[in-house]
Amino acid sequence: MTFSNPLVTQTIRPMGIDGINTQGALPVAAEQSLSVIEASKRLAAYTAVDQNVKLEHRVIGIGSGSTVPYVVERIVQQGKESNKNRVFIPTGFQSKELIVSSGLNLGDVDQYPTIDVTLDGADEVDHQLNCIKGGGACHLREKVLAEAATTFILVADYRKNVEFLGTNFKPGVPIEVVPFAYAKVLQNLHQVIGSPNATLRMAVKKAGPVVTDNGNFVIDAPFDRKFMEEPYKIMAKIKMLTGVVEVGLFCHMAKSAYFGNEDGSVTIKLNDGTVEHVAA
Ligand SMILES: O=C[C@H](O)[C@H](O)[C@H](O)COP(=O)(O)O
Repeated sequence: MTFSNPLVTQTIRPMGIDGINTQGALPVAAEQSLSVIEASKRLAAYTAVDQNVKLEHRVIGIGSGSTVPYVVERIVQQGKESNKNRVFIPTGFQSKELIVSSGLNLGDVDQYPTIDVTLDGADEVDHQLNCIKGGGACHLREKVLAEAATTFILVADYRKNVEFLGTNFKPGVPIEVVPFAYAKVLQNLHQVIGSPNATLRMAVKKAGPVVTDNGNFVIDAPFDRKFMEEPYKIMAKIKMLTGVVEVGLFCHMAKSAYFGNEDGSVTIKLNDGTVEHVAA
């Protein structure tokens, strides 16, 4: 299949992997209306799908966030024939709606505990492919689907591509906690673990805290660089606190991370330390 870079071509010709042009080319006006960041997200997502979602893949995990809709868009472009025998597993309410509204087959991880490939966004990814996730409070289910997958792939725009976590993403590490334990966990984070500015995440259009798809709260815990140089260690410490359900640090899980760049190129970081560039 030929990959058409959607940032530098005037039109996208979405060819399905079954060889069917399912949607025709997007109009130039639609291209131009995308911001650079949105275009970068889409470029990362399209490239990741083209390189990792193969005809033989039958069970596919779909992550959460604002980059993932482009993943689903590209999968749909692979054609009805490619998708008719596939099942798609969501990481939460948003991705469930996305799968259903795109006309794809919905499944659940309790039916399909082994997933061929999961694609997901990230809040930030470091040089070893460790990442922060949970900016949308979905990281518990996201981690389950990442662990269940034979191949776990990250997609993001250029702002997420950093040497060390916490460089651009400042709210901190998202930590899902059972409501009963939140005050105790906050105190542990402030006084013992090393995050004096950890806070309970508050909702925007609701009074009170954010409540996750699992009925829990989220704490955002910023950490100094020294902790983020070895994120696995701090993740393990946080996870040991009673009341913590999951930590939004995904360490040594991704096979590769795709970053769409401002100039229309794509940077692909692999878990063996190599970095590839797809030119604009
Ligand atoms: O909880 C949310 C997820 O971890 C998202 O994948 C993450 O926040 C990245 O989202 P976005 O693609 O919108 O930057």
